[in-house]
Amino acid sequence: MEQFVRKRLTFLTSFWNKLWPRSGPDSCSLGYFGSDSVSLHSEPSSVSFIPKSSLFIALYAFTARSADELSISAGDKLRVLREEGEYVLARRLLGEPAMGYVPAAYVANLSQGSSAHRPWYFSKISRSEAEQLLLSPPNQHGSFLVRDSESNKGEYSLSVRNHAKVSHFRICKSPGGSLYIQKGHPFPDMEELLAFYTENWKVIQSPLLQPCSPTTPPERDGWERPRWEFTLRRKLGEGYFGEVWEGLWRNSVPVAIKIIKADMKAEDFTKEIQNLKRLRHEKLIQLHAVCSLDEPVYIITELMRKGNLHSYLNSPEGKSLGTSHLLNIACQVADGMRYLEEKHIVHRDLAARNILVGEELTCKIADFGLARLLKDDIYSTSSSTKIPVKWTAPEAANYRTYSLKSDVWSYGILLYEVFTYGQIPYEGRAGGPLQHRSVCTPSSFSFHSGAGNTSWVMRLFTLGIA
Ligand SMILES: Nc1ncnc2c1ncn2[C@@H]1O[C@H](COP(=O)(O)OP(=O)(O)OP(=O)(O)O)[C@@H](O)[C@H]1O
Repeated sequence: MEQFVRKRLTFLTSFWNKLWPRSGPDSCSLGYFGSDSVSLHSEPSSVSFIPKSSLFIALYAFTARSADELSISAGDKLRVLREEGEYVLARRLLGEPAMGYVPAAYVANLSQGSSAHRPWYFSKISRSEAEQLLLSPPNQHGSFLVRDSESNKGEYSLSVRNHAKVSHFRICKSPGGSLYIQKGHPFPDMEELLAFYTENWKVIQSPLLQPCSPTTPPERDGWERPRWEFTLRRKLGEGYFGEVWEGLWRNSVPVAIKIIKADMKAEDFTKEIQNLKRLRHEKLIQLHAVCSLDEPVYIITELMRKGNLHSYLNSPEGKSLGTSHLLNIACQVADGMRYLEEKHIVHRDLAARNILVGEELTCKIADFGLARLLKDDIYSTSSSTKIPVKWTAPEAANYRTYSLKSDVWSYGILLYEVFTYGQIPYEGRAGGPLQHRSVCTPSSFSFHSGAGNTSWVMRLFTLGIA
């Protein structure tokens, strides 16, 4: 009756609310199962009608581990605002109003079939995944789950942990829709079947004690931001990993957004993200955020309006710089490199193309994809690693041994680029700037060792100018 009149005579909502107050914990049930939208009084009036598809129920309790997560109890009704990889951004509908991220596996959409919001139902996992899950903490003897059968579409499997092993039982469906494990013993639905075997567990010799708990995804990273917060405005350039765009964060803050190509392997670009996360210096490009929970991955950094130093030096504005300006650029790079030395990091790809220029000739070091933490004084790499040969010190090019000294060598080549207004070093010789991405042959150069004996010219250089 209540459902019928509420649905048909919506203009009398306030009257129905007086008649059937909606403050109790079950006040949402009309919307979940009755109509396509539901009025929820804990929501602000402007969003009071919520599509049924965004209504979720918490299957398990979850305790927030950071400020942007939301603690929930099993049975909480939630409105999901967005899905972000392994998490959803949800608002609690009843009780204390609160919003935050919860693991997607901890909630179920109420517009899906009735099994979807049962804590024991794990629709899409395979037999081996079920075993792995049931055998991992916090699951224990007697934990069980129901999953879709891999071999028989439309049927199910019951997986139960029995001490250190997992037993699987096929749940068949009769043409009439009833479910059974043993022929001749059908049940009208899954709840009844499970209730029977919980009570009579000796029949399957595996007690059904508690529904399986899903694993908690790793803690959300403070750098992670939702993708909708960023808008792309203008393409700035393109590198090995993908395009770089000028964009806006929340329609106000200008940023640079690197959009990682879909075919890039995660291990190829995560090094750059990890390096950026732990480095903070005014002469190093600053990471603002990442969107890495789904594709394409965005790496968001501060925007340097004048682009890379190599192109800038070749531009009319760059060509008009006097020696003192060039010296100033060199000092800024040395300053950033000094910070990397303090952090025991070797950049390995220092070159004018990897320095970015902003307003008032501000220069910052970028491109930390090849940067590595030095555990000893030397970082050795396999011979298959590709290198920017014209910028690479002989011992690094020939023997793949990198050190702060090999960065000093690259800095020397960078000085050549700066003071020649962006000329290519060793003009006419093979080994262009992108050779580290393609095959190169260090032996085609006749280097004379020098960097191995070089002290930190960057610091001396800076001091000399000061
Ligand atoms: N933060 C930024 N602000 C302004 N322009 C940028 C920024 N980052 C990159 N760019 C521009 O986009 C271009 C491509 O940058 P990206 O880092 O992808 O490639 P790259 O420097 O060629 O390095 P690689 O191919 O080694 O990754 C740069 O040369 C520069 O002109």
